[in-house]
This record gives sequence, structure tokens and C-alpha cells, in this order.
Amino acid sequence: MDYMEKYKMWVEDPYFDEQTKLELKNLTDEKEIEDRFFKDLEFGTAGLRGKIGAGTNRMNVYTVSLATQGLASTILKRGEEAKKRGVAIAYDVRMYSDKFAEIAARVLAANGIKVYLFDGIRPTPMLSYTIRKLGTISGIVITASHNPKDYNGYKVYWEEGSQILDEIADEILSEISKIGHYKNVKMMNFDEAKDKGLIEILGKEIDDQYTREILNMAINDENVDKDIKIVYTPLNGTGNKPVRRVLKERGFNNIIVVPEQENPDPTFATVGYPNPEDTKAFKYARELGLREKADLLLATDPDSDRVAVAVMNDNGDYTYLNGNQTGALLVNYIVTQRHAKNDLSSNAAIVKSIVTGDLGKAVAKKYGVTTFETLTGFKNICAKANEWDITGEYKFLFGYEESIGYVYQDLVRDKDAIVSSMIIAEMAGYYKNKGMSLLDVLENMYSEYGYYAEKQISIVLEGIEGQYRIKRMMDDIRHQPIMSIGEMMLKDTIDYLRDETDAGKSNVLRFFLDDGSWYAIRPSGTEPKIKIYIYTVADTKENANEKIELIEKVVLHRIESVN
Ligand SMILES: O=P(O)(O)OC[C@H]1O[C@H](O)[C@H](O)[C@@H](O)[C@@H]1O
Repeated sequence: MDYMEKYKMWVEDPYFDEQTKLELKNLTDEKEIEDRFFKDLEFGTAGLRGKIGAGTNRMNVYTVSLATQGLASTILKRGEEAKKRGVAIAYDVRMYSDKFAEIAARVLAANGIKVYLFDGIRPTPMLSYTIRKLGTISGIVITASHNPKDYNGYKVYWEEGSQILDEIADEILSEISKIGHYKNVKMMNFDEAKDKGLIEILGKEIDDQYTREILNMAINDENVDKDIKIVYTPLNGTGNKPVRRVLKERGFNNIIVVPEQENPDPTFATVGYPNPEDTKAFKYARELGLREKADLLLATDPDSDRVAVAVMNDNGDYTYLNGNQTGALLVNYIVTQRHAKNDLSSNAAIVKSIVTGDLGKAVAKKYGVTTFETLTGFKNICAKANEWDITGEYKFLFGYEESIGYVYQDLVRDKDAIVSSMIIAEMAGYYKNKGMSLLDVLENMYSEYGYYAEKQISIVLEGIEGQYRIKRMMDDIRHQPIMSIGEMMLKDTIDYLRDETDAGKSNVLRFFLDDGSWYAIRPSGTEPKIKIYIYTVADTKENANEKIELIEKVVLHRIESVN
């Protein structure tokens, strides 16, 4: 069926509800119809993610129920035991998140699969934790993470507690393709499923366990200035209760929460784009921080798997750390402290993505800790922890990405802003006790390891047109790489789509220059963007920044010249 036939089917078929039909009938722009129906939502970097609305390429009760039936069939193939182990479901603050979670629960229950559904909003990492605690076969989180308000998403997890990799995703997709019409999706009444014990509601008990286990992960409790003043914003997402609770129970009493962004708001009215990678998300936190003279600002994204940090500088304002800097600081803190305590196993390893910078790796190396690199997607980072559970080859110490995702140890198999906020607060308090800010620590690291600098640029290109243009941009640079930038000559290229690498296959290009700088280009798997990552290391900050600027200018010029 082409997009128009699919559109007509949705408008005419009595299976679809009246509101959906009305929404579709009111569409006047054919481009919009095409965008809604030209394909089905795809499993990208982090599961299904798309705009909320009617259509096969949108997040709605129909696409969610279809995906869940595919997941149910995949579980059923694994027999009775898998059915009993069941599926844990969490959801965030977004529009329809609770409704989609309920639909998913009803579809699984109708298939005879046990469901553990949270009684309210929870952070994504709690789902990972819960899967491991309850021993479920799978898990779902309804969230679009940091995307704008009109998006939602559906992340699927497997028994190890991390997001599914391609093998299971392909199996689910193949089961979805066998379903045919949406009416073949099974669905049970919610109350009936609860009465039959097929849906069980999760609450306080699991919150308590999670908090307790995180508190046990403290590295230092003494020599930490717990009076450090931190302004925290959950950006109207799920972080408010768990982050505050963990910090409070660790004894940090000087935590001030941004009042306007404390409570859940699916429209993210105070922030617009709720991505703390973007320093604009700190607007309210900064203002409050300046008034309160806070040492640190912390911001978690709506599903609380990612956290960003800003540090009070000598000019009395805040310096925003990017994900590479926070990641490197955390590697440095964890590794040096554990080393000093003689608590660093000889097979300890850290894991980062291929588009994450190298400062953390340099620190790890000094202390005999191995660094592994995976494709983008925290599922790939945590897959290492899962693998080492079986082989015992390495001990997963820390995983991180430039996109402000971090996890310490392997209690949770996803990035975890709750665990990370606690370790960041501890780290900042530890150095404050020594009279240093995190900026001082970073500066010391640069003097020891070299001035690492980085820049990430995203170009937003929406809709089908955008998708095609991103493809043309990738094709263009893939076939005609830039041979020199100023005095820097292209030395090596990795095309992760075509070359055999340890990381695996993905549409990513990495270009290495002869002075040690490198840059990577890839389409985002979660947003309509092409992303460019630029890295360098030099003897001074000025030299490093100069190189970054030059690379940025040349690469951007080239990419943007592709129509
Ligand atoms: O760069 P993208 O494909 O948009 O992904 C951005 C981020 O999305 C999710 O949060 C993934 O778990 C991360 O691993 C990834 O870095």
C-alpha cells in the first residue's frame, strides 16, 4: 500500500476511533499525509520514537498496540516461563505516556503475559533496575527522552536490563509484520487483567530498594563537603522525587529545586526543548543559582537518564560542562579514588561511544583501566556489561557518552541520572572540601593530559525532505572526503557502514587528521538531525580551540552546500 491507500484505510476502516478519523480528515496538506503514512515508525537508537498523532509513522494507541503485540509474540515464542516472568512497564510525564503504558499492559495481559506496571511516572533507569530485580524477561518505557513535547517513544528492554539490540528488535519487527491488521492485536480490559493478577502495580517498595542500592554505591563519604550548594532542575520531568531523595539521604542538605520546573509538565512550558545538553535549558536554574550563589547547577532530562552540570566560575557566573567534560571528570574521580583505596580491579574497564572524546580514555589508561568503544546508543555500552557478566573478562566500572549519559558500575544497565547526580554531587563536594571547583579539577587534567577540546553541531532537518537531504549529505562526504583542513591532512577514515570494525555496523563516518584531530558525522537516531562531532588535543587551550573552529568552518561549509 502506498501512503494514500494507508491514509484512506485509516479514515474508512470502522476499527479506528472517530477522533483519529477526524484528526486525519482535517489534514489538508498532502505532505503531512505522506509524512504520517509513508512508513511505519522504526526502531532507531532508542526504540520507536516519533511525533504523537494519527498515522503509521506516528506514536498513537494503534502503533503502540501493534509494537506490543509484536513484543508479546516474541515473548510467547520463549515459552511458559517467559510469560510468567513477564514485562515491567514504566512511563514518563509526556502526553499520552500513561495511556500508552496502559495499552501496552493490556495487550501483554491479553496474551497471558504478566505485567508489572508502575503506579506513576518513573525515571527510565528505574525500569532497567526493576527488570533485574524482578527477573522479568523484558521491559518497556514510554518516553521520548529529551525530544520536544510533541514527541513520544517506546523503548524496549530485555532481561539483562538494557535496551534490546538488533537481534531482538528484528525478531519483534518480524512478528509485527505477521500481525496484518490492527484488529488482530489482542487487548484485555485493564481491571479484568488486574483482577486476574496479570497486571500488578509497582510502587514504594521498589523505590526504596533502588534508593538503598544507589546509596551503597558511594565512593567517599568522609572528606566530602555536604554543604555544597546545588540548584537542581528536573525540567518538569521524572527526576524530581528520586534525585532529591537520593541527595537528601546522602546528607546533601543544600539542594534547591527550581520551583517552576519541579512538577511534571508534559508541555515543558518553562523550557521548550527539555534537553539539558542545550545550555538554554539552564535558564531558570542559572537565575536561581546566581541569586543563591550556588556552587553547582544540575539538570536532568524528562526521563532522568541524562544529567548536565554547570559550575560557578571565577567571574561569578556558570560554566556549562559538556558531556565529554563531565564524563572525563567522572572517570578521573572514580578511577583515582578507587585506585587510592586499592579498590580498582586489574580488569576494570570503562566504555564510551565512538563519537565520545578521548580525555577519559587517557585518564583510564594511566591507571591501567581499559577503554572500550561502541556504537552510539547506551544499549551498546551496557551490552559490554552484559557480556562481561557471562565471560568475567572485564569488570564494568563506568560507561559514558558525549550526549550527557553516564552510569557508574552495573547496578543499572542504562544511563542513570539518579546514580550520576549522586556521584557528581559527591565528587563536587569532595573537591570543594579541598578548596577546588570542578573547573579547577578539569584545568589540572588538561595540564596533565593535554588540552582536549570538542564541539558538537546538530543541523535539524525535519520531515521526508530532511531525511533525504541528510542522506545526500552523508553520501556526498562519504564519496568525496575533505582531504585537508588548513595544514591538517586527512590521514585515515572509518566508514562504520562499510568497514569491518569491533564496534559493528552503523551509518557513521569518522575522519582522522594527521595532527591527532578527528571528526565524525552521523544522522541522529532519535531526532531529525545530522550530527557533527569535532575533537582535538593541543598544547594550549587557544591552539585547541583554533583548530576546532577551523574544522567546524570547513566541514559545515561542505555539509551545508549539499542541497
Ligand atoms: O545521537 P542520537 O542517535 O540522537 O542519540 C542520542 C542519544 O539517544 C539516546 O539517549 C541513546 O541512549 C544515547 O546513546 C544517544 O547518545
